[in-house]
Amino acid sequence: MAARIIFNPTAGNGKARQLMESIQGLLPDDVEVVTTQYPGHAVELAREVAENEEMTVISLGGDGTHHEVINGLMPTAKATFAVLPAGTGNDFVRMLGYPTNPAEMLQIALMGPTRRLDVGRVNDQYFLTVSGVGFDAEVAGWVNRHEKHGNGTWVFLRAILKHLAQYRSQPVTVTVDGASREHMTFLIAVGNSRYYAGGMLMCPEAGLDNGLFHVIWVRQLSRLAVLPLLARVFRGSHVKHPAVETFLAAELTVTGPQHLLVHADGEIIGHLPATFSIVPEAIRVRVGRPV
Ligand SMILES: Nc1ncnc2c1ncn2[C@@H]1O[C@H](COP(=O)(O)OP(=O)(O)OP(=O)(O)O)[C@@H](O)[C@H]1O
Repeated sequence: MAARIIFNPTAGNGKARQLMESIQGLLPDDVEVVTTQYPGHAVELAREVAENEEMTVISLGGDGTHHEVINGLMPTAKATFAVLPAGTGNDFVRMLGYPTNPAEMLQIALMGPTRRLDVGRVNDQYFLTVSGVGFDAEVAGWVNRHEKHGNGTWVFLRAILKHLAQYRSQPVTVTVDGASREHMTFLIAVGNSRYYAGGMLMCPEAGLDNGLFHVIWVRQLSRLAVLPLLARVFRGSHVKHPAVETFLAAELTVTGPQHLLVHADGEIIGHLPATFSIVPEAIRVRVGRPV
């Protein structure tokens, strides 16, 4: 068996099923398709083949499916990872230069050139895009509990507007290289890659092969200041706002009120405290062009 496609039929409001239909007739004999039956199943399906160096494990779904697959492949990840993006957000693939045509996408996923890329770790979970604490984690929690309709950006914008009225900044401490600082905090985003929430350029200096996170620490904001700042996230110019501190780090710890949710790749993985560490060049990934 050369490749295993892990297919989440529920991803992307029908997009995953559509993509599966359009590639079904193009699959070589040595490609196996396994379908997820429940949340978390993709972790098990990836773990079964994680040690096989000859195998390409292809995640067909959205970033939540890719998150599960990567958690099944890590920590040893001898198999090669690839994606067939079919979610509402598709943020990880934005940095991999994949084509949009299904047949060309499949070609890359099966045979594209490989690059060794970093993976993020937060507590006992791995992530590909962004992990974090604060307003965005509350929004992600809500989005995951509700059905996603429409395109990714609109889904997240609706959730953001809903949470804006009730959200309060919290006292959060960040420790990097043994030095701790506390600030009233709107959110902290720890980026292994640049995009999340359906195309928001949250961590514009994140690189998938630089051994570092790009950390965005947004301090307390007035409600009126939040929407203009969020609008700037699409261009990446939020990093110049006076309430935003940014830095690069390979490791950091975040502590604060224990009820604060922690998300990774938009999936809620627990509460504070959270320890983040980069795993450099953790996994071989098939890419459409150099990352
Ligand atoms: N058979 C299944 N039934 C119900 N849920 C499933 C099943 N298989 C996987 N899941 C869950 O579906 C969730 C959503 O998947 P995914 O995030 O890939 O799609 P999406 O939400 O449409 O896309 P994106 O994350 O890019 O916005 C995952 O959290 C996963 O646990």
